[in-house]
Amino acid sequence: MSEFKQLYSPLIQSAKWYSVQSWALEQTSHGAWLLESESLSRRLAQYCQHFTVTVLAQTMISNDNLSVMERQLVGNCDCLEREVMLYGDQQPWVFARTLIPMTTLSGKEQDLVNLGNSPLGYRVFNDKNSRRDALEVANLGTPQHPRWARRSRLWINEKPMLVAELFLTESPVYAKEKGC
Ligand SMILES: C=C(O[C@@H]1C=C(C(=O)O)C=C[C@H]1O)C(=O)O
Repeated sequence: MSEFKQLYSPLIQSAKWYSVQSWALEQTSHGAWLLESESLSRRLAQYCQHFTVTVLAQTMISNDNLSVMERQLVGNCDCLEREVMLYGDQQPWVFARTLIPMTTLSGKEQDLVNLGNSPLGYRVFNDKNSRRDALEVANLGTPQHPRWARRSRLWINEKPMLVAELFLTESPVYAKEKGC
């Protein structure tokens, strides 16, 4: 199993998610990242020469293995679980875990199974009929040394998927805080 998956998958799955209003995110540099409603991939790509995605794992999981909240957000359905690392100039920036219900993988969206190392965000946000909602934020670090994560639901042609993203310390999300 990939070391990143082993490390970050349990971490993001045990995160305690809070509504964006619970955090003072407005006018902070990390807030601009966490509140991004369009494609995160596109935003990250603007901060490096080479933006790449590597699939760490992709498997079908039974709806029994979803948490109660996950089931509420995407429905009571077996899901494709896609776990990736997003890299900026070869630095691991964001670990992402996406749950795509079987029912979403229908019609035009059947191609989502075969995305491989193409960013999911490019595919979703290239479609006019896409949007994001149910945004929540977690701090997996400490108040002094935060390690931000967010979870949101993406809709494509009115079909949902759930994306959880963990922002690693090398990502530009922390650039201001580090005094760069
Ligand atoms: C959801 C987006 O795509 C990013 C790309 C992902 C992938 O390729 O699996 C997963 C999560 C995202 O951070 C986005 O760009 O907003």
